[in-house]
Amino acid sequence: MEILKSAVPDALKLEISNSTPAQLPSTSSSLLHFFHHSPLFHQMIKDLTDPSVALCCKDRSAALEAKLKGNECFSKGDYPNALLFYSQAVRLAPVDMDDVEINMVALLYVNRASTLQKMGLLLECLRDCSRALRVSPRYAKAWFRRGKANISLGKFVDAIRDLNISLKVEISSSGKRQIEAELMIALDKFKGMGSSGKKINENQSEDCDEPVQVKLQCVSTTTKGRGVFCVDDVSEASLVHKEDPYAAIILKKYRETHCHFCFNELPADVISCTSCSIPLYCSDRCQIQAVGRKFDWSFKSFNGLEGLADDLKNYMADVRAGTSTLDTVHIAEHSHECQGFHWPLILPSEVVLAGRILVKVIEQKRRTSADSNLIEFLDLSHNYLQLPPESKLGMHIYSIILLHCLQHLYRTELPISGIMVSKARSILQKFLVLNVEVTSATPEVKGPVHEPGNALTSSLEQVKVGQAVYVAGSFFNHSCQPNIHAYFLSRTLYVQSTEYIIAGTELELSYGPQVGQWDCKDRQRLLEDRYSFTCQCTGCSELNVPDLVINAYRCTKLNCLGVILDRTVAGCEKRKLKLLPDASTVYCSSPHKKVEKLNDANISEVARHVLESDYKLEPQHCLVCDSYRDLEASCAAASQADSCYKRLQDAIALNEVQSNFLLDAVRCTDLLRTVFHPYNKRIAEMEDHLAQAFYLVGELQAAIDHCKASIQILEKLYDANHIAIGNELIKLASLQILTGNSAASNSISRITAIFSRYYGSHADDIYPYLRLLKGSQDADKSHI
Ligand SMILES: C[S@@+](CC[C@H](N)C(=O)[O-])C[C@H]1O[C@@H](n2cnc3c(N)ncnc32)[C@H](O)[C@@H]1O
Repeated sequence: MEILKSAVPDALKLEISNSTPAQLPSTSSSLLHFFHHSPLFHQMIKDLTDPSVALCCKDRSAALEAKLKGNECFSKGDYPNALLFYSQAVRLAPVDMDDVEINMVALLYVNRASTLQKMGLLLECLRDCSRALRVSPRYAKAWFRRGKANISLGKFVDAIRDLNISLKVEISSSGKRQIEAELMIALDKFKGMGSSGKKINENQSEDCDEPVQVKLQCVSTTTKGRGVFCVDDVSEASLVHKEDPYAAIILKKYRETHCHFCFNELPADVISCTSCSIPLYCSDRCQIQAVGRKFDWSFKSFNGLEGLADDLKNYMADVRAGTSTLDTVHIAEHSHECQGFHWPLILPSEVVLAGRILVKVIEQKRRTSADSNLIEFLDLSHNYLQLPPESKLGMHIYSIILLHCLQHLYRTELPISGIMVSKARSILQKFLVLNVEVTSATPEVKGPVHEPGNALTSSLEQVKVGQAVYVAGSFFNHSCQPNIHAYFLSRTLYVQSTEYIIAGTELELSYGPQVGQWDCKDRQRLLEDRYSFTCQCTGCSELNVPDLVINAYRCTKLNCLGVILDRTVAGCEKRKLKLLPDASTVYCSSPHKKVEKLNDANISEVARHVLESDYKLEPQHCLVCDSYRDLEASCAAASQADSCYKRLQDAIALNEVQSNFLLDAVRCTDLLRTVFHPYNKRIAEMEDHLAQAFYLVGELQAAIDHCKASIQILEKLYDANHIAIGNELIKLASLQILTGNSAASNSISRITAIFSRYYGSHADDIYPYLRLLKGSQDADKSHI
């Protein structure tokens, strides 16, 4: 990419850097014309699309080598490594590869099934046997292994069927004897215990969500383009929207640990792409949705199975079909990327994602023969002018590469012209704005709630596993004071209301940090850098307490709660005041709200002048009593406290907190209190760290006190039911449980309410730690 970039003539680079949305087709045409005469460009496209130079194709000899290593480990009883090698071999073996007359993939699945059985992973073993049978339905060993797994699972009826089929297809007499012996065991157990008759679901559990009942509409706003509004009142904690992505992609970091389709963690019986050796999937269903069916699994005939009862034939068909049939017509997500250099390895994720969108548009058009207007629908040229010049050139180049790669598949359906390139570029740019980071559930927390490494010292944050584009979800605008919350289960987007929303109000979620988390200027900078827009939300255009106090200094007058701001923050807040006269045009739907906010008792507590004295807002002066503070001297004291704070953080990370450190840290916090406003975020952070440190040295009551002090400040920065408070309460509840403090139950009830406000009925699935907390509360109750 860098080589291609540097090959572009300077004049053309300049033209592209200065281009406006209207000039896009012409700048795209010029670059296209230049690349068409560049051998470097043609070589790059060849590398990306020519299967003969593929980096990622299946590899027979490597598969065989991995299989031998797997066998070696298995015979030594090293099952974890055997599992690793067999999985590697499955990944590398072409579907049509045979090994001594048996399909190699089927054989590897059976070998892995034996390993999984040895490891006690019976459902995984069962799934691998079924996979082997999909490839080789007459594979006696696969039926036999399946029968054994079903015996262990207590599914004797199925076990007897598996073993009967195995007996029918086995040709060697020693093999038949072994099957007969196992069949006897199954029959005996069946007679002795009967069958539960319950069918084991080898695949993932079905989705049984509450339906979304909130009516939404897309309306144009004066400041933020289109937005989503609710038609009726919405109560707090309602599911307002649910959507699967139009296209999604896993982040590079998680390629070996998470499913490339659903983003869930990979199980022990991981499967891979049937055409290339790169993507991994957690289930047959995900594999089919990503790759499609690459070979025919249907029964050709039952030749050689004469005499097999009809119910066994039906059973065979059921086992092979599994639950892998999809109920809806789907478009395979990754199938076009298996040629040449595997695209997701070479191209940036955003470009691959744009490719997936384009493929879906073309495929949908093919199926419905309707004109899809998704590209127009996604157009976001109004942000183009704000893009840095470098990004404009990069996007032009990637759009051209992408279209040429896709043209190998779609030929005339994808004509390449300046206009087409500019549309592809608009999709690429859209991602800068729409990229929704998909999160996967936090790892299961094991052990009692109070164990180190749980709530107090480890993060309960979810991890970002992928990026996705949601068509309807893309219309939600941003607010630093959001009224809805978006979360993900697997790759499905859920949007939940976090407060009561009056009919006709815009539903806004937060793309980045919120009021209370970061100050106004940092929030705005992040949104500008990452999403190229200047935030116009209420948090950035109206005075609010958190923005006034988050970085504020303390008034020098005893007992005065007024804030003292530095020049930068004061400048930011002044800009908000300048917006005031226009407020009624910006928020015309609720002008009364503005008046209410200005009379807010909390604001007058910290900044009375702003409200009462012609919006006076002087830096270095208390906004309530006008007392002066020398901020240079205050900053020096604060930076002294900072180094102490840093040492404490390091000691916590290494779990090497010493008492003298702690004493220093407490002194520093006291010093900070004399400099900063009592609601300043830094004091809350310091209190939180002190809580962790006291916990680590076993002084639990002190830990509780500091945790509470931190929560008290956070309650000034956020509303009392904000998720940030929920996270702190989890720490407090853990400490309270540990000390047998009965207040734990109150904390847990509050946590439950807060988390269900944000995550609805999915809270416990996303944060398994909550289940542990509630469990300990129930255990306490039963004790009483
Ligand atoms: C995901 S889109 C939301 C839908 C968009 N308004 C539209 O008409 O397509 C994000 C874009 O909406 C606009 N936007 C969203 N939130 C905004 C905010 N708080 N202030 C200003 N513009 C905003 C920006 O142009 C941003 O790039």
